[in-house]
Amino acid sequence: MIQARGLTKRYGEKTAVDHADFTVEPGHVTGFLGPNGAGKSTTMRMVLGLDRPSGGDVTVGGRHYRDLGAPLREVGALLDAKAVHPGRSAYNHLRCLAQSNAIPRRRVDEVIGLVGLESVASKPFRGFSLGMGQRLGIAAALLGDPAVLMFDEPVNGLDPEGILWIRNLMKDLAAEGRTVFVSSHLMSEMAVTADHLVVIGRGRILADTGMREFIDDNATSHVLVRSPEAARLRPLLAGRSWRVDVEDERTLQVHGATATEVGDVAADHGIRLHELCAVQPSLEEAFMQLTGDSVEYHAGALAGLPPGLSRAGGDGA
Ligand SMILES: Nc1ncnc2c1ncn2[C@@H]1O[C@H](COP(=O)(O)OP(=O)(O)OP(=O)(O)O)[C@@H](O)[C@H]1O
Repeated sequence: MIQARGLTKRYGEKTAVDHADFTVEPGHVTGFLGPNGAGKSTTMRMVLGLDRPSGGDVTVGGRHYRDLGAPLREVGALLDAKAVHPGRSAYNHLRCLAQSNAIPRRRVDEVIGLVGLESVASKPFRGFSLGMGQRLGIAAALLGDPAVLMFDEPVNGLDPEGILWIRNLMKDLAAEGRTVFVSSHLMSEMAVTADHLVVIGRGRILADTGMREFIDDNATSHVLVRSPEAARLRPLLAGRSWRVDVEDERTLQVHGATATEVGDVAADHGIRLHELCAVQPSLEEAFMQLTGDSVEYHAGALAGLPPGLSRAGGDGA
């Protein structure tokens, strides 16, 4: 278990992490989400004793990282997969780590096999692709067979097969009763990997909750309706005080109504429908909704939105 209480980190004027309280429980994959610069890496670094908190406290299994005798046996982490000496082989890198934590040599072979690096284990790190580097970082995290694992952007640069492998690995580790804490910007990936979420924005914890609850609390479902007569249907729906967003000239999103209600309005007016379905909100929508005000670095313009599609709510009353 990872427990943060009042955890704070200031860099001069900048408060990177601001009185963060959260608990990462064993047996779950807990996603750590937040916009760029929100404080995720700083928080993870404080868990690992790489940054000293300016205030508050964070413990792993009830103890501070600095008090762990053989840290790799208690907590394994992938923070920066590139932090390996370029001339060192994967095997030697892992062997050094194992030696300094009293981990038997056979475990090095085991983890190399586990991450699928057997064929390149004796090659120098400088020739490793991004994906191979990520796998080596994961091997290092698993080396001490720890009860707590932290991964900062583990699927960065991985191909689809690698992403699927990491997803299953994290779920398996959690199913074994381990604590798995993982940060990622890939919402679709998090949605199918994590079952609990800690969300941070501008250093503050915005949510510490189950995946389903998070989506239900922060986004609403809508009805998608496709019709060649969308222009005629639109004012009829908006007149019912439902919010209607225009996706394109044939497609409307109706908020606040059920698919049955929308279908009935269309039928009452003899309007042909080509599609009618209830759309469940995604993790991405819920995340954007919650963190919209916490985004520090915005793009200059919202390019590429279809004409008429408005997040603010189209024609609704
Ligand atoms: N060593 C440092 N000195 C000064 N400011 C720092 C330092 N490390 C981080 N920061 C600042 O603290 C804030 C949080 O950074 P952090 O890297 O923890 O965010 P993050 O959520 O991991 O971001 P990203 O998703 O972009 O990786 C940022 O504003 C960053 O510029």
